[in-house]
Amino acid sequence: MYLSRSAEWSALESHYQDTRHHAMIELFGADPDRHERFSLSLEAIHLDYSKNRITPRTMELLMELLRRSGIEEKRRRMFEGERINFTEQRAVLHTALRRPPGYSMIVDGDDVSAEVASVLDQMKAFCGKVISGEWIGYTGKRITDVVNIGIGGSDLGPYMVTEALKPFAHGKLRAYFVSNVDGSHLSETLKGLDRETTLFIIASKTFTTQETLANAMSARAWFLDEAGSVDHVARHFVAVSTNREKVEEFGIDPANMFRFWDWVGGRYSLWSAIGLSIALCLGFERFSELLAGANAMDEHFLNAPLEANMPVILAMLGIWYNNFFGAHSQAIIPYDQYLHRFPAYLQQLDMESNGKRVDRAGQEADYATGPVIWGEPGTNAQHAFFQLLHQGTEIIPVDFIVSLKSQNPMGEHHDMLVANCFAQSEALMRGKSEAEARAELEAAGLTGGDLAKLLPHKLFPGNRPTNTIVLDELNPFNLGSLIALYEHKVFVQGAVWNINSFDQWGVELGKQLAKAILPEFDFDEAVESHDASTNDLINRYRQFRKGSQPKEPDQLTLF
Ligand SMILES: O=P(O)(O)OC[C@H]1O[C@](O)(CO)[C@@H](O)[C@@H]1O
Repeated sequence: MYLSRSAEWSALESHYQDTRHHAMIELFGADPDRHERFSLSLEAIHLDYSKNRITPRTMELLMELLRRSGIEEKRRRMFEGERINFTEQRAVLHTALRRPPGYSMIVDGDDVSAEVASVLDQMKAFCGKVISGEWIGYTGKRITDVVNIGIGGSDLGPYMVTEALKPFAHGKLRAYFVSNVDGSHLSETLKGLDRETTLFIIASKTFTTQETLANAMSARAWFLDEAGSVDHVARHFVAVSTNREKVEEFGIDPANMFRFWDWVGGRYSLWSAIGLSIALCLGFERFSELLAGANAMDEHFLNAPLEANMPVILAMLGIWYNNFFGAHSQAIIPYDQYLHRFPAYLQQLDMESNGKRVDRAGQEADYATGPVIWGEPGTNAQHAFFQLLHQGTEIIPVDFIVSLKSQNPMGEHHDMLVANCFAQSEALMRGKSEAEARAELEAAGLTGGDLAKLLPHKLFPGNRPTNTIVLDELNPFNLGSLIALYEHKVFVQGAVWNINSFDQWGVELGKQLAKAILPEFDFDEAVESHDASTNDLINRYRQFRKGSQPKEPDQLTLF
């Protein structure tokens, strides 16, 4: 039966009506076990979800909705390599990449574990050579700088992780990430680099992505500008891809190609050779710890009862707010500067996966699916948009992420950071009542009309839900677990919404139209084939280009 007409859905709707005015702070008062009941620890990760608008009955009803989706069977099908991405006829097996050696992994009847192991060996050997200085550039100098050229999943994951784990880097290589087709991104990156000591990783699952190939061509042109001979390219350009033919076509020696497989989705690919930049900057051992941390979360997700399963809990709380409170956005606020790219990474993971409007049967969903994911590190976020979280008209659930251990102890900084994190979830829950606000204003000497005018502006409704995820330390193992936690959360939500979380057809239309528009900039006559708005935008740019310098050769005509 259709999800939103199911008995489980209706039960949650009634429960929402019955409980929507419950104040969390009163629920804490009424239930001394609330915090313990609604928190969960797994190794070095602690999830406190007690500051949510839930009762034990809410969780029971959410679990009933979850069971209705056949979650256990869907999970089994994913882990066992069935082609659950049915619109692309692909298995979804990123979890296989982080299995410890010795497991067999069957895809389409073949055990792929040997292939996975052999790419890991190739990565390990390559990292060893580059880090030790055995791998040298065309003039005999060791590599000092690594530029990953990729976009989407071929950028966001490796970039986020190398930033997050900077304290664990061995320091012999500097990493850069170029993704945007805006030439400013590449130009600014190349400004500080030396061709003799720079290694480019061209990371693209398909090796057909316009932005990545344009950046790769320009980087190659920049390199050859001084290096001269194409024979030198092999020492400075390697590729990570599933598409050997295109890699060869581009001019990269297949011996310098690290492969992965179509059963690894782009946004789930940091565990594959797409993580080469991570392994280079941290060393292969640290990369292995990242994989081990993710595997620990996989094991938990597979084996823990649903009621005590971290990804499941995060997922079902998200559904509670998205589908019953009408809260269609979710903020992610890491109180950890090293996690500054984590919200951006989660945007692709979550929104490209679950931003779908039809269910598996192709029927239009009459319920909300993926929420808008956004966020910035605390405390910066507090001074930017927390006003809206506290006093805006919308309820926006927040995930706070904080580490107990600072990587840079410095006076009271970490205490202040952590105090702010804890204060925010408390403030969002408690709010400030009229009596409290009035007492404060009176204490400040306000009375009568002045006080009455200011009073409404000083109220905080409170009762705004948050999760707090506490890590002992942001290290490779724990980061691996944290990322996998969110991957499985997204999976569970997709399972309940009955959508395919593993395709991304929604990004194709814009790509198609951009390809059509690109040659039109060269038309002599005004373009009239689009709507009036698009025609005008194209013609403005055409006119501008006519009056400005000619375009660089070989760039815009490539695709
Ligand atoms: O690795 P590729 O094939 O260059 O793709 C990059 C990104 O483009 C997308 O296909 C979306 O356009 C993402 O799913 C993917 O991560």
